[in-house]
Amino acid sequence: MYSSNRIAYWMSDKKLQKINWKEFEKICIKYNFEIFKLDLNKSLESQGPFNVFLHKLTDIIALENQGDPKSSHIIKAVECYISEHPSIIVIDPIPNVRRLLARYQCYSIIHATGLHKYGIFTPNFCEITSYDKEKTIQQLKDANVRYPFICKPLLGHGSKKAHEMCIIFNEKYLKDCRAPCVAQTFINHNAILYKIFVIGQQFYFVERPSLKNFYESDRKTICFASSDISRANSQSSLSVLDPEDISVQEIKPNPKILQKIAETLRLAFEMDLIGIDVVIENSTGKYGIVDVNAYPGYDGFPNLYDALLQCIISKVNNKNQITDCMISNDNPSNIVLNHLNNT
Ligand SMILES: Nc1ncnc2c1ncn2[C@@H]1O[C@H](COP(=O)(O)OP(=O)(O)OP(=O)(O)O)[C@@H](O)[C@H]1O
Ligand SMILES: O=P(O)(O)O[C@H]1[C@H](O)[C@@H](O)[C@H](OP(=O)(O)O)[C@@H](OP(=O)(O)O)[C@H]1O
Ligand SMILES: [Mg+2]
Repeated sequence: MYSSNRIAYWMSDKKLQKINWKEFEKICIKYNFEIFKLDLNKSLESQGPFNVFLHKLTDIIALENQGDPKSSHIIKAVECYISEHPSIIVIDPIPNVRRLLARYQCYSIIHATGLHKYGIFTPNFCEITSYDKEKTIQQLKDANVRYPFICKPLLGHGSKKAHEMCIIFNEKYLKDCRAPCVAQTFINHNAILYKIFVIGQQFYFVERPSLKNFYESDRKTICFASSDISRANSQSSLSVLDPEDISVQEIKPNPKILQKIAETLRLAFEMDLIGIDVVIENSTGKYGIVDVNAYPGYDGFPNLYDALLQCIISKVNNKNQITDCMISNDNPSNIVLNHLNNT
């Protein structure tokens, strides 16, 4: 049991409280898994061995990204330990989490999936790199980003700042773009958003409030914190539809399309714990992916911890099968051994 069923985890205390982690510990014990919180300030070697590492290190990765030496030291130590123990199952691999954190890269990955064949898209986007107005106009034009558009910070997790956004309605207020940032065409969707929560091969979706419809106009920039918009109990005035939009018929999501999105993005990001935010465009009925999050809140996911442990068990089993296979006849060194034995 010691080496094959030992889970190390690391999450912030805030996250652990939010998701009632004690419940998961109980389930692990029931299924004969030993589980412990890794101390990132101590030698990792002295806390091993373990065969699964489950984490939400996004805040520390974000700080590392901003040049914080302590965070950089922690992440390097974790990466070094993982590379010295390649049999550890990491949920999710740190390079893949890094890729997802960078919004521009994240949207580029979605764009490259070929999901457009199924009426699924990610709104046009580009990186705004400076406060030079002419340059910005050109960058928007090249990527076909239309007004209104949302400006999102480059880094998608890890601080309050990562969630401060604005909606820009015209060229006059381009100066409000907080460069560097990602600009993304605003998709009218009648203030309803669907959050798809993925745990390995399982997924679940919930409906949430979202931003109301907006149109190109001469109005001033609107700034908002994304955390005020799409939580289960959010009641932002930005989510209240204008009278002329109230009669727009609500389009119910097709679970098969949401499943296609969940399966495709899980493979594209090579991550098991993701949340995907989807809106249905009023004018086309197409599904727009506007955000992907690492290890989301899973608020409303039924039997969350059974699903999480099932995901871990299936990864452990897969790994064991691969290992068995490697020490079977297919392994070249064993072929040599067999050959020697037979002569
Ligand atoms: N392209 C878009 N068109 C229309 N509305 C959008 C678009 N992108 C984002 N939104 C709205 O803005 C909100 C915040 O955007 P986004 O999800 O990218 O921010 P975030 O900080 O990553 O949020 P989260 O806390 O969910 O990770 C969404 O919940 C949605 O209501
Ligand atoms: O579960 P949903 O509704 O998708 O919300 C997630 C947000 O999208 C993330 O941005 C939050 O992460 P950060 O606080 O690490 O940015 C993330 O925070 P958490 O780690 O505190 O759960 C979630 O709140
Ligand atoms: Mg996000």
